Amino acid sequence: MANVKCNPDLVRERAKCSFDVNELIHLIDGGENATKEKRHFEETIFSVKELQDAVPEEYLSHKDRYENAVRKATILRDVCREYMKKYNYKPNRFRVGHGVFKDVSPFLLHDGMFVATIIGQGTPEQQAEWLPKAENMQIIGTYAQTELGHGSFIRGLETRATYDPKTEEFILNNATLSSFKWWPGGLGSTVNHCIVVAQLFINGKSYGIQPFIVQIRDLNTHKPLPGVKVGEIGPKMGFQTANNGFLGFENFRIPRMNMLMKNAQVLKDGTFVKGMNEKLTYGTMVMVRVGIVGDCSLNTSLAATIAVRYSAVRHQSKIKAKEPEVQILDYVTQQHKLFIAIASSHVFRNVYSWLSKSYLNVMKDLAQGKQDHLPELHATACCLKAVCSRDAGSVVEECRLACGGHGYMTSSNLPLVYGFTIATVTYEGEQTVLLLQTARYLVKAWLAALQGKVLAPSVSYLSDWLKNDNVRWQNTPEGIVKGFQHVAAGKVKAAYDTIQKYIKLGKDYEDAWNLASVQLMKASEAHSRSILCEVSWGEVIRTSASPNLLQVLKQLAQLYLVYWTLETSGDFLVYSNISKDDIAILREKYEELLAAIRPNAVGLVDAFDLRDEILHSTLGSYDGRVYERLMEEALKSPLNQESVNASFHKYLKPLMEKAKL
Ligand SMILES: CC/C=C\C/C=C\C/C=C\C/C=C\C/C=C\C/C=C\CCC(=O)SCCNC(=O)CCNC(=O)[C@H](O)C(C)(C)COP(=O)(O)OP(=O)(O)OC[C@H]1O[C@@H](n2cnc3c(N)ncnc32)[C@H](O)[C@@H]1OP(=O)(O)O
Ligand SMILES: Cc1cc2nc3c(=O)[nH]c(=O)nc-3n(C[C@H](O)[C@H](O)[C@H](O)COP(=O)(O)OP(=O)(O)OC[C@H]3O[C@@H](n4cnc5c(N)ncnc54)[C@H](O)[C@@H]3O)c2cc1C
Repeated sequence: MANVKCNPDLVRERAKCSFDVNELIHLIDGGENATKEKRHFEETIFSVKELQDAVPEEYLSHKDRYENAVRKATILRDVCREYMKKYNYKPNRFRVGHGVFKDVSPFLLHDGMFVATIIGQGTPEQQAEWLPKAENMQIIGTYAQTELGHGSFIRGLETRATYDPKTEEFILNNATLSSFKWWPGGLGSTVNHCIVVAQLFINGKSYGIQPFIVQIRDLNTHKPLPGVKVGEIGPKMGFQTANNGFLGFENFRIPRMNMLMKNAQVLKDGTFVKGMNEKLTYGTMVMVRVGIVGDCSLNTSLAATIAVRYSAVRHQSKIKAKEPEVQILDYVTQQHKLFIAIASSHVFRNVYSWLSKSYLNVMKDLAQGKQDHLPELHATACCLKAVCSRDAGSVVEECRLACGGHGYMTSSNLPLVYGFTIATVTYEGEQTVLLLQTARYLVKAWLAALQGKVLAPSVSYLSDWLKNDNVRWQNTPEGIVKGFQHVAAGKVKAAYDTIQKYIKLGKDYEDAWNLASVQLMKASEAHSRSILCEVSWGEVIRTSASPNLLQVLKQLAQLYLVYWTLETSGDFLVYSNISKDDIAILREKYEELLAAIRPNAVGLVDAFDLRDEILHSTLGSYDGRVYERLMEEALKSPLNQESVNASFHKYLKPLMEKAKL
């Protein structure tokens, strides 16, 4: 990238960077070698001609766009397979996926959830049967759980799997319209297999929801098998190339061994054997929620790179009347909009790394029959997924708005990035629903703290606060982290007290819960924010980096702490010992941090190391040729391929002629 002829503003910005951009790239990637490998892989992918689009995707019809995505997905699969064989390297398909598809791959659910569910829910024999076929794409699958009538409340799913001991088969049925599966990615026209989550019935008795692996299309003709009704759900806000679909069964039989039985089992005679914990059936969702936190980091870095580079190139208006128009990045309001995006990406990355370690530890425990830390993992993954996805959505939209009119252009890529980022707020557990799951855990933890019990590490601050809620406020990063814990503890207590108040007024627990649920949701958000602050600050101070880089990383981490303290200063005034004077000091600190980060802004987004092919943006490319690219892309419009469009002769001319009469 270094030899590209760049916009002079970007050249100047890069020259004033105070840290070594390569050092940060290596830190993000996990070492110099990892960067080399990543770059070599990306270079290989983006030099494949067939993966490059001659015409921008947006001009294609819905059908052509899908077909083009499938074409590219198969080529990408082949290239990756060869690459992995040759270099023994496991690539990050999500990163290059943004480059290849702009949106998402029709194989997203195959990679993200189908294979993962076979691994997580299948017995060793079932894995041996399906895993090799799924991994080498002999079969293509998705995760079909959500129905027209139920997505959040999965105990309410209606798809039935009724066991027939005579034939040792399950009979799948979707008797009502609301029971039809609706949403699974790739289901529309791509996959031939599904993990179907259905209510198990044996001898008329319900045994809750279980996962089944089901072939739905013929492997040669791709026609739906008899008894299967399947199709695509149509255009959406984003995810256009994900090929989301619907599915229903009519007396469709599958062998007994197609129920994934790592947890619960159905024996030949129809005996149901309970698993260690019925919630382990929800395991794939926990894994993906963890992954989404990492995805939020990537999505935020895409938007930040585009908006910061554009803001360095774009000049508009003046700060001082007699001086030239300034780079819009010099407006402190612009820095306020953008630097939190850079900081958030780092926070999400650090927290993802922490959360995925907890996830792997809990998986190891479960393999040994220990499930003590499962509730804590579930509660933490739920609230972090909810808060990070919503923050990422807001940050991406703020970046788009920060690019003014040009941010509204599809060619900026910001609308697309927003489309797939905001989807993470809903899929894999709608945000409020997940926050309320965490609230259940917090309320229990609060009760345990009141009883003087030892709490799990992520909530031990509740006991600390009970012992001493009167700690003096300190305007240091550690003091702010403590402040976030105080806010969270105060909100958990208030929500808990509200439930108790309603119960005393004669409400039963469920109604009292519903009445207190806004407070419960906010308590859960505050808990999540305190984890984000504590973990990210902890990770940064433990980072080994050169003094110059460490200084910048600390500035970003502090910016995140101060930004969110100021954004939620009302809560701090209510639940911590912060004073108005402390808030004034933090405001000043915030302005200092924006000024300190300003000279490094371009270097910081360069360090996300996102190639132009991944950014896909007229506004965000490395060379900053913004206006040239906007014009080049506009000229690709089919309307610009003819000097006069047929509609002139057909409609406009007759209209004008009629007007003359
Ligand atoms: C190491 C690296 C890790 C990962 C990285 C790898 C890969 C991922 C990478 C990137 C991700 C990016 C892309 C992902 C790819 C694809 C995604 C694309 C599309 C999305 C697909 C989908 O949306 S699939 C459908 C998702 N659906 C949902 O999420 C449904 C949400 N609803 C629920 O989960 C449940 O209904 C519920 C949890 C809200 C409620 O369940 P239920 O009614 O049964 O429970 P209760 O509320 O009654 O609670 C009872 C107790 O059970 C506990 N509980 C609940 N769930 C769990 C769980 N999962 N684990 C443990 N415990 C659980 C709950 O806490 C209650 O406990 P109590 O003690 O309070 O009783
Ligand atoms: C782009 C995309 C891709 C998807 N891919 C897949 C897929 O591959 N496979 C799959 O199975 N599913 C998929 N889904 C479905 C997704 O998982 C669900 O849409 C999601 O879990 C939310 O469920 P819902 O649509 O039923 O929302 P609802 O639950 O109907 O939510 C509507 C409103 O009700 C509120 N609400 C619901 N329950 C409660 C409660 N208990 N307390 C308080 N408020 C509540 C919510 O907060 C929300 O405000 C996808 C969805 C999207 C958008």
